[in-house]
Amino acid sequence: MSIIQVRDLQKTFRVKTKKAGLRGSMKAVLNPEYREIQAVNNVSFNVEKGEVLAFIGPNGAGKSTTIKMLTGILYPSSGEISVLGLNPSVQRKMLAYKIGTVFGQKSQLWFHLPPIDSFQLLGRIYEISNSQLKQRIMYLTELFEIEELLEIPVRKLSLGQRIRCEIAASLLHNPEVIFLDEPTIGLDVVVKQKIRELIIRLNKENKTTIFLTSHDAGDIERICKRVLIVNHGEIVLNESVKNLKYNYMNQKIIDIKYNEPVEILSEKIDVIKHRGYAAKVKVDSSIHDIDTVIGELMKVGKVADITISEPPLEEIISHIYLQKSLGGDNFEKTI
Ligand SMILES: Nc1ncnc2c1ncn2[C@@H]1O[C@H](COP(=O)(O)OP(=O)(O)OP(=O)(O)O)[C@@H](O)[C@H]1O
Repeated sequence: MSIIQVRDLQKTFRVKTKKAGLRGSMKAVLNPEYREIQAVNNVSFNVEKGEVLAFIGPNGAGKSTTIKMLTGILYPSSGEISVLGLNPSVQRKMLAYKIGTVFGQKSQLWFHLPPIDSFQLLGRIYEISNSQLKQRIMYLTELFEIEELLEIPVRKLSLGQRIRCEIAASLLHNPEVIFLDEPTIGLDVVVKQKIRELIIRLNKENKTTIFLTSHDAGDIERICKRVLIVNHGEIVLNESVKNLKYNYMNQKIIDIKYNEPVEILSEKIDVIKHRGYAAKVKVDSSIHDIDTVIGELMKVGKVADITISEPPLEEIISHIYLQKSLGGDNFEKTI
């Protein structure tokens, strides 16, 4: 059974409009005008227990608004949400005992206190018994390798150290679902990788359901099994990461090196770059068979080296964003 169920979810914000200048300010006070922003529009999806889901989309697509409604921070304008059998807008407190949240840009740790003090305080808030809290801190300290950080005030920790402590803090009450909003933002590649490994381990060992938003395609590729893409408040794609990579992408890139300078003239070969000995070729596998193109390339000269690759996930995702924002109907086919 689905752990998260969302049906026809909508959120409309009503914002005051104000023209520039003093007259505009006066008018906004005396005779205010409003406009509506449809931040989330008819969104429906399910998340299964133990799933690792990426919820992605361009800036302003409605991701944060959706997460805020799922966690009970915002009320929906209409629609239904069930998270672990609870309605977040009316059972927010009960839900807080069962879910964890990490907002990469906001801290839930007390800035001037060391993490261990925040853990103790959070333990009280979540009504965890002393012995359970001790066990939990020991387990998470080992998992996140934060033993040496526990006594240092949070303000003195590096971003990567703080994020490890943040995620550990959000897991103290052993939540069934964790919402991670941009957990790797601003981190260097090594720390990013570490955080990704921890999230994967957490999901494997505890079967924790992971709901992740990120602008980093590496997070999605390495951590998530399924991806929901939202744009202009609507779900535009609900697909496994595997299918996203293989079904929605007809293009392959061939890098080829020859033993001598060559000329490539075949109509079947779409050359992106060619200089003397080396060429980069694009193959649309819905038009030309990859074997045929390789055969043509081999006829051109004696091959020293050849590699076939796919465009990175980042490129596929940006294509989907672009196609959808341009109103393309069959956008999947154009990738
Ligand atoms: N409190 C608010 N009042 C008015 N409009 C809002 C409010 N919060 C969000 N919006 C608007 O709703 C839309 C969706 O915003 P949201 O923050 O959910 O996007 P997002 O996908 O999380 O973007 P980002 O990736 O930039 O964080 C945007 O047009 C935003 O300006």
